[in-house]
Amino acid sequence: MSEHRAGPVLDLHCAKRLGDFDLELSSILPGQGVSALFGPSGSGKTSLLRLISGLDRPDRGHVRLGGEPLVDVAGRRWVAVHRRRIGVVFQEPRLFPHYRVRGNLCYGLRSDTPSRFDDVVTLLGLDTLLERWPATLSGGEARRVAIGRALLSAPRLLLLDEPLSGLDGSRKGELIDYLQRLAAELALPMVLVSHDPEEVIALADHLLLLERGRVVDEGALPAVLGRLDLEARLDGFDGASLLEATVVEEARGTRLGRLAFDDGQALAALGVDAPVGTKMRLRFAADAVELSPPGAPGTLAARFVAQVPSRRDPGLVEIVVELAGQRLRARVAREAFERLAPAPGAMLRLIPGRPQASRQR
Ligand SMILES: Nc1ncnc2c1ncn2[C@@H]1O[C@H](COP(=O)(O)OP(=O)(O)OP(=O)(O)O)[C@@H](O)[C@H]1O
Repeated sequence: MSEHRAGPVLDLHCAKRLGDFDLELSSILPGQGVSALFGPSGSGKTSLLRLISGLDRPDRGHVRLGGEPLVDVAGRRWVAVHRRRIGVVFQEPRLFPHYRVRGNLCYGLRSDTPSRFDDVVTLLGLDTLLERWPATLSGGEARRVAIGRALLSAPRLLLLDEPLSGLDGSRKGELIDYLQRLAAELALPMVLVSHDPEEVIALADHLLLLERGRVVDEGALPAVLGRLDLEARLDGFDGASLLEATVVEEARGTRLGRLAFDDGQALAALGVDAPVGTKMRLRFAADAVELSPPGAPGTLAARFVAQVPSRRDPGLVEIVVELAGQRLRARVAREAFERLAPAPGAMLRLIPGRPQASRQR
């Protein structure tokens, strides 16, 4: 998503008590891209989504969208759900069974905004589904219709509550592709509730990490993933790192192309489906990156930052290195690491494995 098409910023400064559970936070979510609310079951993700959408009121504080209060307890401001212009896609699609897909989509159409019906239908691949009844749709198709209906209400913000839950591998991959296209092509900030690391890595730009109703960390996804002290909380992410690089050699048939970092170092990556000059996001699995002896060819030079023992295996250490100003994590053999015994700031050589590339937004 281009920066000049930023939407409204979401300012959350609120508290709510639900039975024995306390939710309290003060965070700003960017006005563009996908912000993920991530945390274990019962951490407060859905409760926060309900405060944003207006399905619930906070006990204290405010929620502002683009500077405008949606609720402000002290200032006695309250904007009703239907006036917030926030699209919500729930876990279950909640389509109207007695309307065809076309009717379900038109239900959300606002009369005072130019119709974007055709654009939304194309973007979500709904052309061939328009005359179908909801009961005949697959889980992934029904989700796409629900997303389309939400988009056609011309929202200023789109909330997605676990949009991929319950879908199997290929359906999940397909919906991830559609959601990536939406995020890239619409100037619409999205908030994604998830406890699935795969979903977060594929879709999010920004991460709000929740635990027991509090924010543990927040920031750009690559920066949060690079924090070794959050290892236990980010366990499911498996130490993955996201780095940005530019295509310097297109893939020819194989989807295996070459990308370069800002410092000129280059490497081969899978999934390169973009022309030379395109910025892509590279996903490195922590287990795929290895330490190499000094001077080995075909390796990357990176500056050692920090290490912690691995919780998985006493024979491994988790390290963070800096590469072209970005942070990369690796899970390497303790023995190899101790042989090098790098001090912070020392240069290391890495065998990077073969990272997976995806389009940068
Ligand atoms: N209306 C309510 N009354 C009492 N407790 C509630 C209410 N709503 C939510 N809670 C409690 O608040 C906590 C947070 O719930 P919430 O649904 O926000 O978590 P979550 O992170 O979305 O979890 P999950 O991933 O399982 O959906 C839970 O302990 C839940 O039982």
